[in-house]
Amino acid sequence: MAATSGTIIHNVAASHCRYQNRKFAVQLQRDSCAPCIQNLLPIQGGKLAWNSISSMHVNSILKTQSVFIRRGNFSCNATSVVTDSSSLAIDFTKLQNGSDIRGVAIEGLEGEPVNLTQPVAEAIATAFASWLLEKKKADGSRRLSVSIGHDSRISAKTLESAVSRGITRAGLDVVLYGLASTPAMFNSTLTQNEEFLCPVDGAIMITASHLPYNRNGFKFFTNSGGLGKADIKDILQRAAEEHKTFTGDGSKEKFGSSIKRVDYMAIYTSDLVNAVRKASGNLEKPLEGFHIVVDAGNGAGGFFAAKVLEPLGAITTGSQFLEPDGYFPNHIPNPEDKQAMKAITQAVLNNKADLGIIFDTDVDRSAAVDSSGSEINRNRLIALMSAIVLEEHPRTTIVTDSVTSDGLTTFIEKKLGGKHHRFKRGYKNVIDEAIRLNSIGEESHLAIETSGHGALKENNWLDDGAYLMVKLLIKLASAKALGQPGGSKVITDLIEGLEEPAVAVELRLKIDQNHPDLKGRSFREYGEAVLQLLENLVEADPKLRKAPVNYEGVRVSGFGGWFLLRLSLHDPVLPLNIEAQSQEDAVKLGLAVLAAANEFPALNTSALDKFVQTS
Ligand SMILES: O=P(O)(O)OC[C@H]1O[C@H](O)[C@H](O)[C@@H](O)[C@@H]1O
Repeated sequence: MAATSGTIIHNVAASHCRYQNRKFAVQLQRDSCAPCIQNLLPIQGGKLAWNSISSMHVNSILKTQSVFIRRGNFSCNATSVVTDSSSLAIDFTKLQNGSDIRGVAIEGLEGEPVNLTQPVAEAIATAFASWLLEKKKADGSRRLSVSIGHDSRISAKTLESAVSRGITRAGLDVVLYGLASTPAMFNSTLTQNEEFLCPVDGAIMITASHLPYNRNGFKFFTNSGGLGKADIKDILQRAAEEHKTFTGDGSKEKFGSSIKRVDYMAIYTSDLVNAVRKASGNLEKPLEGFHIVVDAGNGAGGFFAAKVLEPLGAITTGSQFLEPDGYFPNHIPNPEDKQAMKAITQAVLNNKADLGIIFDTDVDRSAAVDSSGSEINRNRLIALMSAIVLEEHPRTTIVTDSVTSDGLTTFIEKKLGGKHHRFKRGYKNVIDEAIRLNSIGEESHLAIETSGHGALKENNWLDDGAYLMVKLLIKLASAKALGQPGGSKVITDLIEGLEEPAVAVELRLKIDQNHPDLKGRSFREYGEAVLQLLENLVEADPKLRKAPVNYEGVRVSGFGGWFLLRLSLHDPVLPLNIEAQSQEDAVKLGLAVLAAANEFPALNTSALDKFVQTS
């Protein structure tokens, strides 16, 4: 039995060892998998320390938790809280990144002071616990539990300890999963399996997706899905209050919450394996004969080769960067990154593989490469997933983000007979919109972003890059079962006819927040002013046509192409997407945007200037 921070850790018994692939060489096992033979160790002691908790929020928790705690046989150990006095000035609101929390966790980079310290992380975890108790209307009849997983970042373990302390500090139980994927964490709130202590009431993924090695952050889930912006704001406000109470004298008392460790990824991966087996007529090895290479970019996705593909019979030699390495030494784990796509494409070609699969750091995004080395990401991935989903659900609505191409709309609507609902950027936005459409009677089975985030109704709207790839695997397996020629042809054929532009660029125009031209306005207000002027200019230009239906920014057709200028979800940036059939036409569209942008001195137009000049 290991004990950290004064709180007992149990390794949960695992009669579920059958799920365990002992050949699995990735760090997953080291980090998250307790050896299969441990018994559920007896909880030590029976004494409870019962001291006051300082935060008003936590006080309210205690009213509900205390009933349970008094009844229970839990030990209670004082946990020393490491207080970093420099973090007392931290602006918690700055840690919000849409519906996630992100900050700097590793010091050393100039101009990037650490704001995700251990005390900050602990306060955020306690705040999440108090939020969860309210949401779940906890009445003290049972102790709530929270699962904690992390990606491969070098700050993962330190933050895991801090987050565990924060949760137990509020009187909730912790279940540690170690190295895990973001979708697995959400899934743990839905899984019914007592042996694995599931379902948990809440889940926390420690990740900063594809951001540099010095960053980290949190994503939170309940069985209703990922928390939204308003919830994160609420949690950060609570955390700021909570953080003020940290004294650094190590005198905080704890309740008898337990910390246990389970190999939840075994459940999650076996669900993926079973999904492919079931869809291919319950064959044990439906992918026998296929050679599929995986590139995990040294993130958390290495499990996919040994725990999903190999049990299904696929050969995975030539897979690369499966070992977790939080410095990401090979390429950024991001299917939108050109270098990353080049790396997996090369691996497919070098190994003469049938398919390549690439994940981002925390496996909620993915992309593929076919046997000819063609990338299946962005609009092509959406087209492919739409083709698969529309075969199963004819005429259904496909919800996408705002930067999808006109060619994609034509493909979904004319070739596949579906409806394309181009909504806003942001994976949570598209998923929530698909759920909303269903609630008002418009059937939708797929919500997907060009970034590689995607969720299916059949998979509880879980934003899951691995599940998207499972749908491709099912396609391969079914083609094989029908005796169709091998390779990835069945997949490539599905997107035949998708019109693709000769030129597709994204330029990000930064707003200098310290520029006097802002005149006290926020960057959002400034950005809105740019968009307003652009809209006015477009309306006066007969060669340009504003998109009749548009949910975000200014989207315009003209010169045989289109552009979209919008505000970034999080940054003081106006991303500009341009697609056209020639460079010349793309430049004409760029110039139309520049006419408005040039009126705003705080807007850095250098990328756009360069684009229109060098073309
Ligand atoms: O608005 P942008 O700066 O382009 O960022 C947009 C992206 O923000 C976050 O990373 C979300 O997780 C993504 O779902 C979204 O695509």
